[in-house]
Amino acid sequence: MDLFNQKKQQNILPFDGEVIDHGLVLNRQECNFYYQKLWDEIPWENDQAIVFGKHYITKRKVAWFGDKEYNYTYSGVTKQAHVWTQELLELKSLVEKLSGTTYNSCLLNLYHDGSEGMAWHSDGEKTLLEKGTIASLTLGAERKFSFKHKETKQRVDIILKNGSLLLMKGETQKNWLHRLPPTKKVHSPRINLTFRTIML
Ligand SMILES: O=C(O)CCC(=O)C(=O)O
Ligand SMILES: [Fe+2]
Repeated sequence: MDLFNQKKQQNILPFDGEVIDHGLVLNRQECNFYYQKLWDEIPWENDQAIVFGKHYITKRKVAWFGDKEYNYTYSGVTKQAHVWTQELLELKSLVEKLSGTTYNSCLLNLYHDGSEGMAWHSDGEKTLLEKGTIASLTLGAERKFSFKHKETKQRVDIILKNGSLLLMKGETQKNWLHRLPPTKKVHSPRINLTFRTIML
């Protein structure tokens, strides 16, 4: 491994977790191709959540994909996964190659503009593989992404660019929250894919 690659793969968290910014892993043409395919072909649905007994429907759209049509309970609501499309399989194998890990599911999120985001959370659901890597691929609008330590409240921000890959590894979900803050500066959509390993 050369110095350039070593620098590119540094941990952006100071302690208690490991977040690796791989930077751009798709060129502009590939970004456009996958963005359009996913926009057109994914069966996007508004997300639902039950938080403190209240039922929420988000403007953000989501879709679950996986190795089979399993049911998955997330934020108090059971969702059914769809089986991988050709394009998702291509992206999955790219991400697996770069991260040296395999994944059996993917949550896709579509944020229409900067008014839509995702609140502070960690992806530590019981059905997720403990300490399993979550690989996050961004297509479309560039957005800020933030981490906050659960105890010290220390913050780390990063910009997620069109075609970039971010890996959240090890103790990250246990010790850090993350969010996609809303912003008035972004007026175009972003599609995010988080590849995960869930225990079936
Ligand atoms: O949209 C993003 O970049 C992050 C999404 C996320 O945190 C999640 O799906 O759990
Ligand atoms: Fe998350």
